[in-house]
Amino acid sequence: MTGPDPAAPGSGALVTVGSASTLRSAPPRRPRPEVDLAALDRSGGPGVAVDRADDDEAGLFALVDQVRRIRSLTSGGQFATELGPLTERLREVADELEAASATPQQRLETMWSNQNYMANCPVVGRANVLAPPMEYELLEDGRLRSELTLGIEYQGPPGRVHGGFVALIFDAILGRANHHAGTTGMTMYLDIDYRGGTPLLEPIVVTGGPVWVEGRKVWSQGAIYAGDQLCATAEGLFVRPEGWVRDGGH
Ligand SMILES: CC(C)(COP(=O)(O)OP(=O)(O)OC[C@H]1O[C@@H](n2cnc3c(N)ncnc32)[C@H](O)[C@@H]1OP(=O)(O)O)[C@@H](O)C(=O)NCCC(=O)NCCSC(=O)Cc1ccccc1
Repeated sequence: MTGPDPAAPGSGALVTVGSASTLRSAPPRRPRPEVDLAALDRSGGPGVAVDRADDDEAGLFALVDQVRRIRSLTSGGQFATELGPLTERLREVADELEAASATPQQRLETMWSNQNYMANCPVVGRANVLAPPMEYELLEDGRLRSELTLGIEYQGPPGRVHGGFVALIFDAILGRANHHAGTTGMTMYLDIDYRGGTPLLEPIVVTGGPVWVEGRKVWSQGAIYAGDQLCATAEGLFVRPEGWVRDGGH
């Protein structure tokens, strides 16, 4: 028999996969976290700057600043110049850095042993090119707050921040707020409601902190605003592994 396979991708036919075929109807909507928005006021201070690494003896932050400039220009990049010669110069720099670099294993060991995790964190780390970087302000009520503007490289839907990056921001800020409250733990769940778009290229405010502690479990909540607009809320459960020693590093 010839002709198109009705189950082929793009054919428009509904393909039921694995255990999904045992469902008799669509799964019900999960109960949503009850987020206390009154406690997640977007206005700032008084607060203190925390988690910012300033010691740049090796010049790494200065180097990363330049890579970050390039990073922010390349998503959807359009340039009124020949890219070939520039690429060649960058290749030379990359080759030189690669030849002089420690191994990934050596770098990992240093990151955790010298309690320098925050310099490498993917949202606030000044040594991490993925990081915008965000900066945290610790408020009197124990919440962390950050005001930042995200560039095109963080885009998901047109003009909006990628939902996965929204989740990363929440995970990071809630985890650090827990740390400052003395309840460090690992993320067990992170439940996010995307209530509207989180805009690119305009200031947003992220805030959050612990709301309930029970032994080694802590529940934390957060919100993201753009002006008066509520963009997203989150609730996370964080658990401190047995035997984890709390220190200043993470
Ligand atoms: C080691 C541990 C965290 C805890 O193991 P254990 O000691 O065996 O503990 P256990 O599993 O028994 O649970 C304890 C309690 O919690 C409860 N519970 C659990 N779930 C739920 C729920 N959904 N809903 C409600 N409750 C829940 C559970 O019933 C129990 O309650 P109970 O005591 O009976 O009242 C393990 O679960 C793990 O590795 N998970 C993966 C974590 C991970 O990789 N996360 C991602 C990376 S972290 C990151 O990125 C952030 C970061 C960045 C940088 C730096 C630091 C952080």
